[in-house]
Amino acid sequence: MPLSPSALRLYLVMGSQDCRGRDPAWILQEAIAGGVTLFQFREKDSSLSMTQTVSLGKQLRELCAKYRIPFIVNDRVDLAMILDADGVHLGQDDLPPVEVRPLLETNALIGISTETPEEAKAAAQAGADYLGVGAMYATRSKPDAGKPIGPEGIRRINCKVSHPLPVVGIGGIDGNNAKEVIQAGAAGIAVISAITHADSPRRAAAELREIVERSRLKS
Ligand SMILES: Cc1ncc(COP(=O)(O)OP(=O)(O)O)c(N)n1
Ligand SMILES: Cc1nc(C(=O)O)sc1CCOP(=O)(O)O
Ligand SMILES: [Mg+2]
Repeated sequence: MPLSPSALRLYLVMGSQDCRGRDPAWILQEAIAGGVTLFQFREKDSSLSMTQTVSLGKQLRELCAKYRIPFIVNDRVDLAMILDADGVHLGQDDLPPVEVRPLLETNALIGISTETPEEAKAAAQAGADYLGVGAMYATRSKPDAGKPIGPEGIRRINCKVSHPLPVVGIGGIDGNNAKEVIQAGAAGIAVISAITHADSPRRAAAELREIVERSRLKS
């Protein structure tokens, strides 16, 4: 599936560990109804067995197919293949994208986490489709996230790279700061807790999507 930058506008990242005991499939369904445009299955330090992970992944993958939103798997190329994912998201310490690309379908998406213009240039050379830039702000969802770089980190990358890839900001983004991230040049925002911890994931997603759409018009 070729990546349209509009698919990055509201990017939900989630695994069972983020759901505070609620059903991940229910959260995803509600979030899609609210306006999520892309989903990443990120099962990290969770208590699920591999069999349970595959079973949950299949459920979430089917929902994405039903509502026609891209389904990305974090870190795990094997899981991405099993789940027939639309792509993978790789960090700086994960498998190198040049090794991963030949394993996936021709049009598979590869997202790469970057913090600096140098990492962004390397990601572009490695054939990334989009960048995840963070941490924008302090986050409790990823204990090993680096020091926040703020929306300025996106501006630095977009200034110094001649043909910048579409960027999503990630890390501590919520309704209070999403606008700044879009106005810094991001194609979208990637969130965990702002949606998965909300009483109503549907309403939270709708509010974030509304902010993204309004901020794009003003940036
Ligand atoms: C969209 C997006 N951006 C960044 C990340 C972080 O990836 P990584 O640095 O590999 O950390 P983990 O998520 O694997 O803990 C991401 N997952 N998604
Ligand atoms: C998965 C992830 N990656 C980050 C990075 O900085 O690369 S921060 C992060 C966690 C985002 O969760 P929340 O929206 O709850 O802050
Ligand atoms: Mg990773």
